[in-house]
Amino acid sequence: MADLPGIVIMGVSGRMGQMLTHTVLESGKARLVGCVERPGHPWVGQDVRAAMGGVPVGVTVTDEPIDAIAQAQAVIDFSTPAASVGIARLAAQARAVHVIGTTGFSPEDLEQIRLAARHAIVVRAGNMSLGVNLLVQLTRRVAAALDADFDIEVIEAHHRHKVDAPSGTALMLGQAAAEGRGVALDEVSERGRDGLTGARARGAIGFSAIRGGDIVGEHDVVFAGEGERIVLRHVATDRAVFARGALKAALWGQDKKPGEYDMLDVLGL
Ligand SMILES: NC(=O)C1=CN([C@@H]2O[C@H](COP(=O)(O)OP(=O)(O)OC[C@H]3O[C@@H](n4cnc5c(N)ncnc54)[C@H](OP(=O)(O)O)[C@@H]3O)[C@@H](O)[C@H]2O)C=CC1
Ligand SMILES: O=C(O)C1=N[C@H](C(=O)O)C[C@H](O)C1
Repeated sequence: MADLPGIVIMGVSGRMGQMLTHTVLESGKARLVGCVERPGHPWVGQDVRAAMGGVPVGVTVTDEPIDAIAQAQAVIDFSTPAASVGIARLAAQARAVHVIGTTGFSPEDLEQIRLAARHAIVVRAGNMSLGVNLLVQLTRRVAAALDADFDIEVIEAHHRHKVDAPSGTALMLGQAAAEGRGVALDEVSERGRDGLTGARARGAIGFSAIRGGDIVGEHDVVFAGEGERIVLRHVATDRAVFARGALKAALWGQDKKPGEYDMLDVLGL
């Protein structure tokens, strides 16, 4: 047990943090060595599993990530953009693999993560599930096979608590479509249509978001032509798919060289 990689979970009380805690504890492939929450969070100082209403496991939630990460081989981080950027620096100093599932980063945040990845192994993906990463590859292929007579729209649906849009997954799918078509996404992206928008621009890649209830995550990539339409769809019904992918990434990263990787690297897709 002592030679299994030690994992720290950031944002442990969150929807993904709790799912990751169960996944790591039950995996038999890694040790849970630390759990981090924001300063002032009511879980700080409590045993993580007791805070979730279960049997204590001897891991106390802390608001001091430096101490936790110093004992770890990997940090799994589904928190907020500001927290993840800060942790990227600490993980790099500790030479711990940083698995980043957080979404909603600004270009400046992404540059900070890129700098940290010069010294550390970072695996970052807006979606860690096998299914979505396969869908990314399918989207790239379909976009490459069709010309701009087919309008590309990415539609995503998530629970009412989600704070960023388009989702990280939608952006991955839009990026794959743009690459398949040989264009730059930021030059063709159409978001937030409202009012008298004018007709759709030929070659645009559109994004739409729905928020409601407890939807875990649903993504459609629509290729709409004259008289026919192709729809590629992924539906997540259980956050365990993201947690399993994140743990896989943390283990995969153990023997890699510093750099920024994604789930396509981890899954070999
Ligand atoms: N890549 C993927 O496969 C997936 C990515 N995600 C992404 O993961 C992120 C988290 O999602 P979700 O779990 O639903 O969100 P939650 O809001 O439920 O969880 C985020 C957690 O991070 C905590 N947090 C905030 N600041 C800090 C800090 N400085 N240090 C430690 N913890 C902190 C929050 O605490 P508090 O609430 O008290 O502020 C909260 O507990 C989102 O960006 C989401 O889009 C989600 C699912 C899959
Ligand atoms: O916030 C979520 O819940 C999810 N976020 C990720 C995203 O932004 O795509 C992945 C998944 O869809 C769930």
